[in-house]
Amino acid sequence: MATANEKLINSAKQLAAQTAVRDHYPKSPPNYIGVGSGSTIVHVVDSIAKLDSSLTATTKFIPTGFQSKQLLLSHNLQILDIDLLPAGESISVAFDGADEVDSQLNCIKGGGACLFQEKIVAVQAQKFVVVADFRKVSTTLCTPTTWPSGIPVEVVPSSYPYVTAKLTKLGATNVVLRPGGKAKAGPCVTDNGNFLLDAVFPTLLEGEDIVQDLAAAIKGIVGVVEHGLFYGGSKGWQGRPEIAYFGMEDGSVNMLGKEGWVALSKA
Ligand SMILES: O=C[C@H](O)[C@H](O)[C@H](O)COP(=O)(O)O
Repeated sequence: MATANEKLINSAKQLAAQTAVRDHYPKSPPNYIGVGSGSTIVHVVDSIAKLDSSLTATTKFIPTGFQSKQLLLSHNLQILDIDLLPAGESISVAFDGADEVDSQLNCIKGGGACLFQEKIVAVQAQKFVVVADFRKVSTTLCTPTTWPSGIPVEVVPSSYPYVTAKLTKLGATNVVLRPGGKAKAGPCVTDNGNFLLDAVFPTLLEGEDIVQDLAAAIKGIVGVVEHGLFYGGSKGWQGRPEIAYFGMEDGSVNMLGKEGWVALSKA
């Protein structure tokens, strides 16, 4: 049975998802909508499925992994794999969860091992909207009290010892090959057949360049397929959301946009 705290977190996710879908799902039928992964996205898909069918019947929903594909299918929504998005077309809006979001809207993602497909969808979306609960709010990324697990880094399996050493050289204080869990002996294998390293770095101090420079350095290691830093700034944009919705403990929803925080009234 869910504890009171689990119920609170779940209703915060649900409220944020309902509000984000209400505010950002297009008012005329979109061609393509991106759907991320994780537990919060379940509420996003529930909210989309409750929209008038005239807004969803002709839409192709682009999942970011096995979980979101099954979720969409269970709601009888049409799916399209990202590699079938026609050249020149873009996704109207992509919705996704996050593990940690800083005050500049940079995110850590990949706690559920789906970061590569999430990023390839996010960067092809005209608008990327993050939906999360109050635990994900942070001033700076890699804050141990917010997200102690570090930055997920997806690697080609044969490269993991090399990438581990390189991440340590970059300043990681701990790098763990993510285990598969109770039902899988050995490491976690991503939807792309790769391994994941969780690299704990000291808290990334405020400043636009810090996240961008670390992201570029991690991506530059041979064997790295992608990492869970979704960021943007003067050196380029790699999936930083335009806006993030957070369900709060008091039943309200707070919204972090480019202009800062906006508190919405309680439901
Ligand atoms: O790989 C997983 C994703 O990046 C998720 O969106 C992220 O971990 C947040 O998941 P949840 O909504 O379950 O907190």
